[in-house]
Amino acid sequence: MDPTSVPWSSMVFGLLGLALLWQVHRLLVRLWWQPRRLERALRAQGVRGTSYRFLTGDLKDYGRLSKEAWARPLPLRCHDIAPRVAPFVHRTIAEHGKACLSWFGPIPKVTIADAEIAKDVLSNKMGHFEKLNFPVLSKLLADGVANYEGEKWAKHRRILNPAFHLEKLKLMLPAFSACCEELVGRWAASLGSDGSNEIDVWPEMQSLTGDVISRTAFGSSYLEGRRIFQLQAEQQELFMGAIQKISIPGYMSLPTKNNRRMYQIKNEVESIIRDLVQKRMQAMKDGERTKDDLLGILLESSMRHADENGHSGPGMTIEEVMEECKVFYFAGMETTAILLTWTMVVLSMHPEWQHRAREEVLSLFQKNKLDYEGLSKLKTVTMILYEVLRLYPPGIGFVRQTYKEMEIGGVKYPAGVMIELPLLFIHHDPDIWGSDVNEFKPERFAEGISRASNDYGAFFPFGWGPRICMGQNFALLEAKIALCMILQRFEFELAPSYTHAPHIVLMLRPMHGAPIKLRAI
Ligand code: HEM
Repeated sequence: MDPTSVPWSSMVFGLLGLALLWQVHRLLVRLWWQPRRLERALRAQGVRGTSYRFLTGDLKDYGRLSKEAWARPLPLRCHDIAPRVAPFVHRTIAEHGKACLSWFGPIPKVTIADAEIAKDVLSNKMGHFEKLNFPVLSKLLADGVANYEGEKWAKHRRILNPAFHLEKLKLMLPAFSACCEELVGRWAASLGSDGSNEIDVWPEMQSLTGDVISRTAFGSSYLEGRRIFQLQAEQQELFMGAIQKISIPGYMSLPTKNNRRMYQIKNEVESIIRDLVQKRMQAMKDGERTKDDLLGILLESSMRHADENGHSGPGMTIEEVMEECKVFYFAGMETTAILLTWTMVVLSMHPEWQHRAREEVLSLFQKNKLDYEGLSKLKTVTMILYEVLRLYPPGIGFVRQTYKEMEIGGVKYPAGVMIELPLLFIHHDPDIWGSDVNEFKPERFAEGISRASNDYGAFFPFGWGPRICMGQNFALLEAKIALCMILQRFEFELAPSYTHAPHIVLMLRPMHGAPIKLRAI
């Protein structure tokens, strides 16, 4: 044996050994030393909560409690939904108080169920509380303004703003109305000889909001828009299924049937949108007037931005416009469908409010006719929508993370802490809303949002601060039009098969759908 080869091989093994030790060291830091260090720092400041358990943290308890709670439906007319929807957070707050620590695997999560502090976190303009980034979600479903941070986010938000301006939304009224007309027309045609029918309104509302986005985003290219809606809806369902298995390392890159379908959908959606955007850009270059739809307004605003900022601030690229179009579907479809579904469920549970809402609609509009002036006078309907958004907010909370030390509510949060703002619990807090917190009482909003509780601004279903929902006017207009048309034509009550089981798949869905019995009036 050549004696010089011995030191070489020892060196290689030595280096490999060192690399291995380095990896083990890094893992231990991430999974053991860092969680312990952060836990000590938080506990030293009086934050109470669960203790860190290696690797999984509280994930097992979270899964077990959710499974138990989701197995039991709630009694009809019970609006005390937080313990069923989010049993782990409910237990942690009950045991450790309104600012409490738990563990998302090795990551410390502080839940802050205090409206003032929550709004301080959401108001932070410097981006010190970042949104969580889910790379797979942004790759497959939508990236764009809802996911970006910093300058890039600010630019997109400026360009998108004009598209959601109330004056522009007014111009989209015929598009909103056409979709709602189609829905109530379909329902009317389905009624039996006794003038009634049972319909699961949950998929119906998903289809309605998908239709509305397709028509308002792409105007006359509405059919392509509808195809995008179907694909995005399928993508969302596949994604929700896959997310349950995300703890399996590399699961999203495995060539499973579901994963292959998701990438196929992503490519098809992008190719349809690219085509639509390119055609519209060409038409604009040829001097055609911009359509009054979201895509047209967005492209016009992007060009204006480029003109005003020259080389220092070009408008959006085609890829970026495409992402924003996907955001319209992702952010605007399910949220508003959930609002409309819970509104129909709750109005079925409380026929006295259904009656009051219908009286108001009939007094403001001629039979089956709507106009913008009348919509802006709807007081009872608005109060009802707010109360539904309070009790059943489509997004039940916000999550942010610190990337550097931040002091908030007297606590210094080190970098690397998740901050959860549990909107659902703030909306159901008797200290804020009173002992009747779990009752459906739209009259609490009779003098506006700020007078509805003893804490000005404890109601924020659309978020707060710089990242507040861009589409809130859009969503409320859509919900009002749909509700008015339904109330004008039908009376409704819960079907005997209805089970009251609100639960979470990213958002607050009805677990077993929402079968409702309609009767023509
Ligand atoms: C009832 C219906 C809706 C609810 C409850 C809702 C709720 C929210 C909330 C809570 C946020 C902030 C999320 C955070 O800060 O982490 C948000 C953001 C957003 N929403 Fe909505 N939304 C609704 C409808 C819509 C519609 C119809 C659209 C558009 C068509 C839309 C577009 C957006 C966008 C683009 C953002 C991101 C804004 C940013 O990050 O700057 N939303 N929404």
